[in-house]
Amino acid sequence: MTKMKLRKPSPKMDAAYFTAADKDNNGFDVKYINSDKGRGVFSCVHFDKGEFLLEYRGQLINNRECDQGQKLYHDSLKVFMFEFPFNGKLLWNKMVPLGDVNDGHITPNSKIKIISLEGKPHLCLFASRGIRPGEELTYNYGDSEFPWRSKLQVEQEEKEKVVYSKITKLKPEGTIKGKVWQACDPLPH
Ligand SMILES: C[S@@+](CC[C@H](N)C(=O)[O-])C[C@H]1O[C@@H](n2cnc3c(N)ncnc32)[C@H](O)[C@@H]1O
Repeated sequence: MTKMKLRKPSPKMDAAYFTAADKDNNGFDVKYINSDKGRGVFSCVHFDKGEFLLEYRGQLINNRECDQGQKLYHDSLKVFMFEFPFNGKLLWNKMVPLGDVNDGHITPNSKIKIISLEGKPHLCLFASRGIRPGEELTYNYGDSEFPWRSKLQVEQEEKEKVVYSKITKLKPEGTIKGKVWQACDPLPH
């Protein structure tokens, strides 16, 4: 008897299934990280590049409702409103579940795409590269100057300074394995 091979649904089909069913994909965990970052969403399984991860489900609101929300909500709730263009209009999604995905502007592992189903927009997150179990999901929030980004930049520059001073202290210019080594060369293994 010949065995029928079941084809894996495409990422778009997966997105359509979960959005229509109004439920979350399996394989995620929301965890507290630290007092700076708050919570984050972590993957418990492996995801391939391109796979559907989750939908930013929520309530679609217009500009006026968003303005009202900006006046009424506490700052900690405003960050859960996501602005996006759809059919020539600017809409906002007031996110409810899994709205905890943090910004990763340097090395994000996922990307938001707007999927239109029966004329309604759905904000869906897809893997932009392979994601390992235990990895935190991140996507690029956009070009704004978010306060945590400048802090991260300073930390990165500090780390680079330490590595450079370690290299220059460890190996002064000289000959290593017959090669004349300059302070700016990478260290031989
Ligand atoms: C939509 S919420 C994400 C979930 C949030 N971490 C929480 O615990 O509710 C966006 C907020 O998370 C924090 N955040 C997001 N990405 C961050 C990052 N890379 N570093 C530090 N804080 C971040 C900022 O406070 C931001 O306003």
